[in-house]
Amino acid sequence: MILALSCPDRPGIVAAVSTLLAEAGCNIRDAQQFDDLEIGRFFMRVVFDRLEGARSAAEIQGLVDELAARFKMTVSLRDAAARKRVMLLVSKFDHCLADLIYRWRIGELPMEITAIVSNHAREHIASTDLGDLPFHHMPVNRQTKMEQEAELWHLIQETQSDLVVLARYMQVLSDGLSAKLSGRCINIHHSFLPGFKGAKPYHQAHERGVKLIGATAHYVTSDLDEGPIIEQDVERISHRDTPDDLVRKGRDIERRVLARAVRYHLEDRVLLNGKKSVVFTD
Ligand SMILES: Nc1nc2c(c(=O)[nH]1)N[C@@H](CN(C=O)c1ccc(C(=O)N[C@@H](CCC(=O)O)C(=O)O)cc1)CN2
Repeated sequence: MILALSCPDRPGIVAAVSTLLAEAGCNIRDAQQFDDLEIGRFFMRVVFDRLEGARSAAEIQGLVDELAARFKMTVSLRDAAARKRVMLLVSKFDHCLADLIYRWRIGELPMEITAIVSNHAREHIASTDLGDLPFHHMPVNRQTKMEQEAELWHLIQETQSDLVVLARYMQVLSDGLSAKLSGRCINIHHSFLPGFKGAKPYHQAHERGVKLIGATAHYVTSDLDEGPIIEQDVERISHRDTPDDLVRKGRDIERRVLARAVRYHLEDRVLLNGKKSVVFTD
């Protein structure tokens, strides 16, 4: 099981958590913690096994709920083998989509894919083998944005999707939908944020003459490209690189950054910390 928590900092939190688990007949396999001294908030992730004769998962949930009330915790407790349900959204460029599906097929990403949704027709992602994954074409323009988002939200609810991944989905989600998906919608932005926000970061990077390009995976908020960052990476480039070279080199960075961010979220390694995140990496 995986326990992830945050709460106002005070002495005795780790002792209380480890005592609860020991007395419930559990063995801690991994524990990571962080104390944000700036805001006085404590963050922790614990992976543990229920040993022979241990209290049941439901009983442990009850004990954790009591602890959460005592320490004013934000807490999640989950069976590590349970797979989160994930919807993947894409527009014209399918390199991140194809990469996530490949990593899912080989068992690297422990998830159930609920649907693939695009605002463009299936032909645009013809190079990606969707197998029997359901595909939904939801075209959108300024006039139809609210109806399209209503259809999208209905599908998210109908499929009981826990996470929505914007795998180069190039439509800005409304404030309303962003709020409904708070903390469970991850976007891959094709720049090293906070640099070069918006729809064309590689052209901005080329224009500026930077020597590094990057990609950023972040949770989506109503403020475009401003959500809590989960993962970033960069690559060196030079004056010889054309915008097309940057797009080509950028694809590899986007793929690995998004895959890491999605895996961290699936494994409850990401805890929100205001406009930032705490990521207990492996
Ligand atoms: N509420 C949010 N929605 C989305 C975010 C976000 O941070 N918050 N990120 C984008 C992805 N993105 C950059 O990473 C991005 C996508 C699209 C645009 C944009 O200006 N789109 C135009 C239409 C472009 C087109 O049709 O090709 C628009 O929506 O008017 C900027 C940034 C995903 N959604």
